[in-house]
Amino acid sequence: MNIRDFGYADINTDVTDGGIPARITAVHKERYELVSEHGYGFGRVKAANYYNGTETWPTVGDFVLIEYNDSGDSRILRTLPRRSYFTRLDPSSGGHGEQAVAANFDYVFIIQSLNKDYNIRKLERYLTESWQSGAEPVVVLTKADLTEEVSEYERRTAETVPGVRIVAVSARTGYGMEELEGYLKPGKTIVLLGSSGVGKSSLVNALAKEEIMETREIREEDSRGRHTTTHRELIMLKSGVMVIDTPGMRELGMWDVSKGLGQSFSDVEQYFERCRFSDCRHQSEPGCAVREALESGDLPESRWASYCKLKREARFSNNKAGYFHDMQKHNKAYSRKKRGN
Ligand SMILES: Nc1nc2c(ncn2[C@@H]2O[C@H](COP(=O)(O)OP(=O)(O)OP(=O)(O)O)[C@@H](O)[C@H]2O)c(=O)[nH]1
Ligand SMILES: [Zn+2]
Repeated sequence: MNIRDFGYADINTDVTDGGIPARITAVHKERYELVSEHGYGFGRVKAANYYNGTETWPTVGDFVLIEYNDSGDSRILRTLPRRSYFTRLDPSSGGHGEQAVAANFDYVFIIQSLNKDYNIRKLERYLTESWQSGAEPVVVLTKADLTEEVSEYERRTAETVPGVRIVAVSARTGYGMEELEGYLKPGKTIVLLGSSGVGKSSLVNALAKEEIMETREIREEDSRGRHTTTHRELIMLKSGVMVIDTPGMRELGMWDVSKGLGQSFSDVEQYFERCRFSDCRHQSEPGCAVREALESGDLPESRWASYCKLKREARFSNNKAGYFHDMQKHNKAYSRKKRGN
């Protein structure tokens, strides 16, 4: 087993602690599934040795350094720097902390189905989160066999996601699937982002050309404990490409989307610099370019409303002060404990 096949590229790190690189393929309560040059196995974090004040807990897709254990769980020494990641608000932190749910992916497949679930507002939200993640978004319109109006959907989608590749497919008939081949490169990782029922599992099976997801469900059903079951959330396909499909991805919260917003709403933000006042709030100020564009119809009302809504949410979830305060407290408590040892 070569960890490079799993997308590992040497990451500059001064501390190797004598560990070897591994990739996290699933996260359970206190145990991680991982893959290293020794094959698939399990690992654990020993908090007292692991946490140095800035360290992040491993998530699916992370590269970590492990002290390999031949006869039991390996010890995870540290998480290596991420080149992309998704986070959600950590429910256990009272809304202050963020929690990574997937890391080190190259492409985000934003999945929308071409039936009544098609939703422009969700698309805008997913795109914003995708730009923020650091990876390249691709919009995948699924269930193309359910509509006669594929090109109409494609046109509407293109208006909402300027500059992003849009591919309409049907996992059922195979329509459009070859358009995705370009992303199925060995060593690359794709993450799927989309609501329940849009066809994520079916898409993975179609990409894999085998019933991967189904197999997984059966295995889970006939095993006793869910947390001891092997169910990989990062799956290696025969083609050498990896897919991350985690439950965590299905309930992402917004977190610092300020940068992603600018990229997915460049058509909106372009007006800001044309306002007469640099601190224009775009409400009733004279010479407001946004209001003018709304009146002339150049900027659709619905687009402006989406922007304002996401902006409000971003500001709300941007309450980082509380988060850093908690982190500091945690660090202090930890270094006290360490000194005491
Ligand atoms: N007509 C049609 N139906 C599809 C297609 N892909 C998936 N479906 C159906 O859509 C339903 C949901 O598909 P899944 O692949 O389980 O969707 P999912 O996104 O993985 O759903 P969750 O596991 O709940 O997140 C199933 O009934 C599939 O048979 C398609 O290309 N065409
Ligand atoms: Zn203005």
